[in-house]
Amino acid sequence: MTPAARVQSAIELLDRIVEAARAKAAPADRILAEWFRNNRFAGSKDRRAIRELVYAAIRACGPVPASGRAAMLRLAETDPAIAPLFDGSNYGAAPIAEGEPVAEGGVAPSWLIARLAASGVEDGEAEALLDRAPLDLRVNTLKAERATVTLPEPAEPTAAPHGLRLTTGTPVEQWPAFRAGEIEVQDTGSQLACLAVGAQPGETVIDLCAGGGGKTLALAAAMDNQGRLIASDTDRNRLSRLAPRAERAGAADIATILLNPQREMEALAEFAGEADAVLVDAPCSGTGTWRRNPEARWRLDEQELSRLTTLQAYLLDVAARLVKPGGRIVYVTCSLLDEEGAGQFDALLARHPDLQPRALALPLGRPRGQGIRLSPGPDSTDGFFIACAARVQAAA
Ligand SMILES: C[S@@+](CC[C@H](N)C(=O)[O-])C[C@H]1O[C@@H](n2cnc3c(N)ncnc32)[C@H](O)[C@@H]1O
Repeated sequence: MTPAARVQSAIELLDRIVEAARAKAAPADRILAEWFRNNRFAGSKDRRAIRELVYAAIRACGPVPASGRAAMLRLAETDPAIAPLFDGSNYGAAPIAEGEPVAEGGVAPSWLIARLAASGVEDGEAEALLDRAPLDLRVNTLKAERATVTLPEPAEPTAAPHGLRLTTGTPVEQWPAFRAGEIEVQDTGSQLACLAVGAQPGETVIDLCAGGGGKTLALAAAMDNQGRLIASDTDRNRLSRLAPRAERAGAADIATILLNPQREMEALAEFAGEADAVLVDAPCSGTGTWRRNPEARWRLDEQELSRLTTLQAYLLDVAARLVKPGGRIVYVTCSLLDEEGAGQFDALLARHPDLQPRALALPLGRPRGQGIRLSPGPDSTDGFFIACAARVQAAA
C-alpha cells in the first residue's frame, strides 16, 4: 500500500470507530482486528502503519470527531508529514479542500475535562492520560523469580515487586517464558492493586469482579497456591478465560463462580462473613486506561457514569457482607474521577460504621481521600484509585 492509501484506510477505519463509539458498540481494537482479517492485501508493515495512524488520530481529538476525515485532518495539523499524503492518488485520500472541517483537539469532551479538573487532574497530568503505555510484565512467582527469569530481551525492573518493563509492542506472547507461564502481561498499577490486597497463604480471598482473572492470578501467586481463592463475575465469557490462564500459570484450585446480577449473594452465600479479603476491582469509566483505549473517552456519557457509580456502591455493599470481622475490603477502580474513587470509598465508610480505613504502603502513588491514586503522568502506570477498609472485630 502507498502511504496515501494507508491514510485513506485509516480514515475509513476511524469512521467505523466513531460510529461504534456513538452507538456504544465495538471498541477500536476489535474494529481494527476485523478490518485486518478482511483485508488481507494489507501486509504487516501496512497494518502497523494504519494502526499507528488510527490511534494517533484518536489521541489528537478531544470530543468525538464528526468523521474519520475530520479526525485525520486534526492529526495533520499536529504532524506535518500527514497533509502531503492527502494527494488524491489512486486509493489515496482526496486533497484537502479550502475550509474543510477539522475535528477539535484536547484531552477529552469538555464535560469530562471538567470532571477530571474537579478531581484534581489538570494540565500535564490530564494530558498524560493519552500517553502511550509501556509494556509491563509480572513475573509469576509460582514458577520464576524476577532476578533469574530468562527473557530474550533485557527488561527494566519496575516499582512493583515482581514487575518488569519493556517497550510497547514487544512480542512477549511468543516468548518461551510466556508460554511456560513464567510471565504475565500486567500493568504496574494493576500489580500494585493486587499488592494492596496483601493476600497471604492460607487465607480466604474473593476477587469479586474477577473478569478474565488478571488480578486473580497475581493473588494466587501471593498466596503461593495455599488457601481459598474465589474468582467471581457476572460475565460468563470473561470468567471462562481464567481456567486456561490459570493452568499456564500453575495457579491451582481457583474456584470460579458465575454471578447473577443483583443476586450475587445467592451464589456466594457460603462465604458470607468468611472472607479474609475481598478485592472489588469494580466496573468503572476507565479514565485511567485511556493510554490503551483512547476512544473510550467518546463512549462515556453522564448517564453511563451515573450507572457505574451506582453499581460500584452496590458491589462494595456486597463485599461488606462477605468480609469477616478483622478482614479487609480492597476497592480498586481504573478511574481518576473522585465520584468513582475517593468519594465512593468515603460513602462506603459512611454506610458501614463497622468498616475502618486502613493505610496502604505502596511504592508509587499519592494520597487521594482515604486511599491512593496512581496516575500515568507521575507514576507511569495506568490511572487507579486504591483503598482498603478493615471490618472491625466485635468487642469480646
Ligand atoms: C474492571 S473489570 C475487572 C477486571 C479484572 N479484575 C482483571 O484484573 O482483569 C470489572 C468486572 O466487573 C464485572 N461485573 C460487572 N457487574 C458485576 C457484578 N454485579 N458482580 C460481579 N462482577 C461484576 C464485569 O463483568 C467486569 O469483568
